[in-house]
Amino acid sequence: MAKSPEVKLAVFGRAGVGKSALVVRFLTRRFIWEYDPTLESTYRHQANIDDEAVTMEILDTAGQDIQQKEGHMRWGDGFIIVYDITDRGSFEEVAPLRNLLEEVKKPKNVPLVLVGNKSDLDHVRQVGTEEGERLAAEMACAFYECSACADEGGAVSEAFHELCREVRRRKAMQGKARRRSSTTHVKQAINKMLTKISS
Ligand SMILES: Nc1nc2c(ncn2[C@@H]2O[C@H](COP(=O)(O)OP(=O)(O)OP(=O)(O)O)[C@@H](O)[C@H]2O)c(=O)[nH]1
Repeated sequence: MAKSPEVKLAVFGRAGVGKSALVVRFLTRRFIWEYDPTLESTYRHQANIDDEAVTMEILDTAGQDIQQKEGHMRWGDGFIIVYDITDRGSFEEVAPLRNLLEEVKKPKNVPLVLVGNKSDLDHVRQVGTEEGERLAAEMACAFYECSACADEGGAVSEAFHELCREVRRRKAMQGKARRRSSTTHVKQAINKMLTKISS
């Protein structure tokens, strides 16, 4: 049986935004209140997205220095940047993270999803939904507001699945571009030969 394609996804965001809670919600459909904040983990997960099997490797990052961050960015195919809707500072950390990502992955256009977590805490919200939408539009990526704790509409899964779709789309596009460029090389070589013969 053919092996399902593998996509490496890394979850970034300020400490305490709920990265681990989101990953665990996605993998187990459960919410667990507390994790070891220093814990950094990778999980493997198989899913069927739009009738195509995919194996995800998900890295839940935690408290890293810049070198570790860059290493994780080089490792990943796709990224979720999370902020906490009750913590404006975490929202302000999104753009610098995205800039670092662009820098590390240059010249590639990076598959990315923006997630505003803890939407169950609307009464203490510091970041408006439209602010998240605007930022996502600027970054040209999908945006989800959700709650790892009360994921009623399934937005958490949808965020992970959409990221996988985006990784697939980019890989397909890169494959096409590679094929196009090798066809161009062959054409150029033939033209060169023909020019030599005729001269
Ligand atoms: N109310 C609410 N609390 C949440 C939600 N998601 C996470 N939390 C809480 O927020 C705190 C931090 O969650 P974590 O999942 O450990 O956050 P993290 O981003 O992985 O944190 P670090 O590992 O320190 O980087 C915990 O107390 C969680 O229970 C949510 O959707 N709603």
